[in-house]
Amino acid sequence: MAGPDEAKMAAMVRSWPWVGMLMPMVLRHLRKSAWLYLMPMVAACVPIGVLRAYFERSLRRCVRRLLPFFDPFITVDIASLREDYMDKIKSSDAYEEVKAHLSAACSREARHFRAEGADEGTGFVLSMREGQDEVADEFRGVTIWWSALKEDDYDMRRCCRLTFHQRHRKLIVDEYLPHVRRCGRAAMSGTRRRRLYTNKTNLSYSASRKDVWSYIDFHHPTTFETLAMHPDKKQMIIDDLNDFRSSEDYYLRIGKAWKRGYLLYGPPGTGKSTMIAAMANYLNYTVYDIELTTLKSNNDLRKLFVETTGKSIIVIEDIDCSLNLTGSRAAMAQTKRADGAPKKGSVVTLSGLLNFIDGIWSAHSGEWIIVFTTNHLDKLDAALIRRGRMDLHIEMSYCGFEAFKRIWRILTS
Ligand SMILES: Nc1ncnc2c1ncn2[C@@H]1O[C@H](COP(=O)(O)OP(=O)(O)OP(=O)(O)O)[C@@H](O)[C@H]1O
Repeated sequence: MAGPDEAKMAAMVRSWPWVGMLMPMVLRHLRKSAWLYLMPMVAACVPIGVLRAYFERSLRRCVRRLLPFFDPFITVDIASLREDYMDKIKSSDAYEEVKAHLSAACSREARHFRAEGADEGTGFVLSMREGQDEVADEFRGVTIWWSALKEDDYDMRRCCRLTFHQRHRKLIVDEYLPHVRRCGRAAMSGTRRRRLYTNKTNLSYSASRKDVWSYIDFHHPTTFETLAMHPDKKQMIIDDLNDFRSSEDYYLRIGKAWKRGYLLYGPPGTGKSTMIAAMANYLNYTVYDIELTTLKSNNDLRKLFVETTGKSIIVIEDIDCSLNLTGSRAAMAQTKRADGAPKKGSVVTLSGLLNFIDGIWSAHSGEWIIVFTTNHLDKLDAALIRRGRMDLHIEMSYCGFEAFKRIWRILTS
């Protein structure tokens, strides 16, 4: 049964037949163009500020689209300071590398320099002075302009700004910038004086690099020339080091951290430490000597590790004497208390050390070597020294005939 409203409508249609004809058309029109009537009503309700922000945003978007027609150059700032993983402000490696590259590549063009005492050694590092004209660098026929800026007169923050045409964006980002870093790194390692670092004790939570490592200049006279060893074995080690040094692309391609492990084993006094010095001199690497027994936890080990730099040899000598690392994993388990926590005194654990060697932290600095030395190979856990972790096992034995000939030649030359 129809309701009273429908009955009224039917009566009206009967009285005015034209209403019945027009009504569906009016309703259809209203449904289609409802927005025409609703828009002014909505606009009247929206505050003026919101409307202004909307139009400003649209205008800005429009100007940004037009801007490349008038200014096709892109700038990239490489800042001198950055935040590290603990939100601490640290100097940026990239900035130092760029500075080193520019002081070598652009020094012909610049006329005004800033000279700073070199971080290592007694020399000076020349860099561009803030506010001076841009200097140009060439890469594959493309010109790139560099300038130095200071973010604030009272601030230590500086940056190197590079400017290039937008059509070279891909070349600059994918190839030029990595090239600059590589060249800068090479320039830095060519001039730096190497250091021998050793870890401090009592590392605090927010320890920085100088809080965790102390150092002296590294002046060990041993080279592969003076090292008495069978010539074939010596050559094999030198070849291995050369391969490692030139294999950045290989490690990148196979998705592995750029690092290599050496295990030196043999009786006391057979030249294990001497071999490390020869390696460091040959590669021109810094040496970090870690004394594991002074560390309180795996966290301390990680703090030390993240404060190391690339092109370095990290050494753990006499690893068989380091607490908690000797023997098999089963024996390790016995060093734990009933509740599973390590017993007092057993501080750095085997798994902590394994994480440090090839866990996710292992790729943090790039191009590093780890060396373990031991007098008792049989005491070490198999997991610690397996190939892939300790890539090369080198036996240092008592002087053979060939090595003796080498010593004789050195002494009599
Ligand atoms: N193969 C070698 N060639 C040249 N010198 C050597 C060699 N082996 C040992 N020496 C000399 O013997 C001394 C002891 O060597 P080194 O400290 O390197 O031995 P090590 O194996 O590390 O001993 P330890 O296991 O006790 O730490 C050094 O002064 C070093 O000059």
